[in-house]
Amino acid sequence: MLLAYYYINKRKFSFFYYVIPLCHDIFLSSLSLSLCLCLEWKKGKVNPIVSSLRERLRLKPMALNMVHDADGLPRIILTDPTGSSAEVLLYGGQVVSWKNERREELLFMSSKAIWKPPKAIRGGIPVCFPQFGNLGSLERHGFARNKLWSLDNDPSPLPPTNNQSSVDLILKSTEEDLKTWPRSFELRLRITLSASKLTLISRVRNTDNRPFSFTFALRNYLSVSDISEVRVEGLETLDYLDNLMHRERFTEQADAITFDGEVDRVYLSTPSKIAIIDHEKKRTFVLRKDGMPDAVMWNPWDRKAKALPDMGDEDYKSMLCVDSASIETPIVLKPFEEWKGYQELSTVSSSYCSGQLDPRKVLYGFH
Ligand SMILES: O=P(O)(O)OC[C@H]1O[C@H](O)[C@H](O)[C@@H](O)[C@@H]1O
Repeated sequence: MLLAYYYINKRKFSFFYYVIPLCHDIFLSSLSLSLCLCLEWKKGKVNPIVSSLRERLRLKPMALNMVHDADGLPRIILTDPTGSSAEVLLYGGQVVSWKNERREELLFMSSKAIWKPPKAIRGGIPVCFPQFGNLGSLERHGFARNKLWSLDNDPSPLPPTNNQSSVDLILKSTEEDLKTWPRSFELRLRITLSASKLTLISRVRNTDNRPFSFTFALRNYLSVSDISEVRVEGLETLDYLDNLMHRERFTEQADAITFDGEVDRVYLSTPSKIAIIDHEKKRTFVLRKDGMPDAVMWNPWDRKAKALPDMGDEDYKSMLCVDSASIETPIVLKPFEEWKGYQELSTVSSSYCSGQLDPRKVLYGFH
């Protein structure tokens, strides 16, 4: 068309003779194209074209890496470009492994863990919902850790994720749950792995027509080199309920918490950051949390470990549970309300064995 105008008008190749007619032609062509599309749409023919275009343009979600254990439990493997990884079971919605970029396991897993439903798996990060411990009529720590969760295809209002280092899970109340806990709910968990960090966003939505309340905990079984070499910072001067003393309330007197026997405490209204310093490994876990004001500390020590059928006699030496929890004040949800709890676990290397780590640096962010 450009050439035709040029030849027809030869030397009069000017704005009036060339550009205006060209624009006019483009305008007419677009108008007729839109008209055609409109007519086709009326006949119901455009939708497939548009949808196939949309299909082509849409970013395809990356397939989740899901495998099946020898016991048949579906397991999702999360990977991060740094080389760190995490493994999550649909059973219990439970993280069962978290390895750093050097492939070192950071979570404890009992040498005698029972990998068969309906037993809870002793290790990783079990979800305690809708009841923590024996604070109610349900089985200890509630039923969420003994149920088969599903992949959550609609995590809104959280934006969808499109990578292999994140997964969204959901547990909805079943007829069976309603018999023991007659409240309709949706429990969601987003697990995200990034360089030396594991983030868990928990959400509970009330899908019932009346309010309900619940207690909640993410039980973090941390792997430590030797429990007697571990020190926890960030809980000093706080009040705690001692489960070994009929939930009596005490105030923490120690500068930092160290371990030489069984411990089972609920620290109340804790700061959002807690440091778990492993002297021997020269590694510090940093637990950051929001929406879960309490923190549970649990180690069964030798006598109770021996009594637990799913725990090796010596296992207590290499573990410490420090949980993000909401226990003292149960969470109350009105119909359609949603509660959200955030937890981030990360590790930093420390040189405490040489007496040089200032835990306050870890706690107050100078790292
Ligand atoms: O054996 P589990 O059901 O996993 O519970 C392990 C422990 O968790 C809590 O901290 C309870 O206070 C303890 O009484 C219980 O022994």
